[in-house]
Amino acid sequence: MRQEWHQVRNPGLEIGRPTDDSAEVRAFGLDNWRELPRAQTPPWPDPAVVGEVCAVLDSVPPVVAPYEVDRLRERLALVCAGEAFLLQGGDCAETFADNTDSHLSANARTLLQMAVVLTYGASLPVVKVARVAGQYTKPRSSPTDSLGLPAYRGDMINSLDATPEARVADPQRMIRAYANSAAAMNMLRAYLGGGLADLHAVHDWNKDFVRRSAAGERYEAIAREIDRALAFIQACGMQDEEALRTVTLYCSHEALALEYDRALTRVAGGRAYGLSGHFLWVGERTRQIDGAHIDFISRIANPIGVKLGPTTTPEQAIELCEKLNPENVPGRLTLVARMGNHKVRDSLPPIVEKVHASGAKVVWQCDPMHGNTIESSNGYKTRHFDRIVDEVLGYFEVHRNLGTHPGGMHIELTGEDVTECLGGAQAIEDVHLPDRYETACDPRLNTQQSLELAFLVAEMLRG
Ligand SMILES: O=C[C@H](O)[C@H](O)COP(=O)(O)O
Ligand SMILES: C=C(OP(=O)(O)O)C(=O)O
Repeated sequence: MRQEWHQVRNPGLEIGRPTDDSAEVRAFGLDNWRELPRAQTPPWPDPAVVGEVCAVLDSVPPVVAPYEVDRLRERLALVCAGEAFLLQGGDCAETFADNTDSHLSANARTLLQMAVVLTYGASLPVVKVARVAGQYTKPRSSPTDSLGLPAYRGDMINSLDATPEARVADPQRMIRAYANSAAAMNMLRAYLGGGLADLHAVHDWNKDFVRRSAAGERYEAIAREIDRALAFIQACGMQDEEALRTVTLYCSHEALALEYDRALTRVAGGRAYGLSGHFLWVGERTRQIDGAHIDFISRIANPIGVKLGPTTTPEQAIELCEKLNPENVPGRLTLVARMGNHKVRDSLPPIVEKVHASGAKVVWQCDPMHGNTIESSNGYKTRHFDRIVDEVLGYFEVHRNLGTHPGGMHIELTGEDVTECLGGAQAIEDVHLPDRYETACDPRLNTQQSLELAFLVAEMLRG
């Protein structure tokens, strides 16, 4: 069935309907993925239990609303046109245990701080998308871990505890993932609407452990200038705009456990929406053009992303554009380059060139994390800040040379003072990694490193 891209007149009236009409499901092709080759399939022991769990999720209120999804696509259309920047970030893997007020608000504050640095530094609107409220699945390089146990695949699928029992995939975890995601969005909407994101509170976003750092001090300088601008606005008698007091933070996750994302799909206004999150992406390991994941995201109306690693050919990128955005709707498709700093300057240009020449409207985004993972001398999975920065620099160089918009950045980060990535102004070294290495999967930038990166990107955007 052809998706309608019309403007909704009264968005609140577009309530998502469960997909219980089999003719409609067939027309949208929502279950076609089930017959296709699928990488990284969760090793569910009993498909019947998966079916029972999905039957529950089929009729629950979803995590996000269709009109919000449409608004994000419209905001991303501005990024596509070079008029805004996309900032996406959050945990590598959310966990049920860390789905707390303090962790969610710490991550949100860090994203807001980065967004302020970027907005102020580059005078560009920033579209803010968190890896939150659903980032509970992980693709793995190997089906087993270093102990020989089944690999941890994210809290939606199995447990991080290192026992054979805990690593058995349990479909009931999808219900917990849904409950945690809905609670996270509920809390974030409430806090962001209630003052957390108020620009008059920019100083409060700076946590004590960051305030004393070089990046924290630089941030405080911007915050003081924002204070002066706000005082000026008030002195001029201008209205106290809502835009100064609230922020829309969209949520995103990898569409990996397709059973979950399919069960939370609803129909509204002639389109099918994946309402497990605003923005869903397909990862480097599951982006096969004829595979299940690409088929599923081609059927939903959300803004979607695809990760592109260094082996991606320009022809593959074109095929993805044709399949995922046949009507060339701006804001619909984001191509996320994650090449590694040594490869970005060689591998990315032919892709950008060919896609640009084809006329395909895409948002270009840089993920400088996933191509730069190494093992430290003491056995930790880590990333060096210098390589992350270098990949971002390379990404900007490529776009500057080709005259295309370096539209966004996709980061694994946390608002906690962790020691997971090497380098940065704190000069984290191998020996410091055990101090606070808390990620459930890949290493995240801590707040200081995230801010440092934001300053650098702001300079590049300005330049
Ligand atoms: O976050 C991305 C992947 O899930 C992760 O890098 C895979 O890690 P692995 O190589 O340890 O399996
Ligand atoms: C798995 C991820 O990335 P990639 O597919 O690029 O490896 C991720 O972003 O969590």
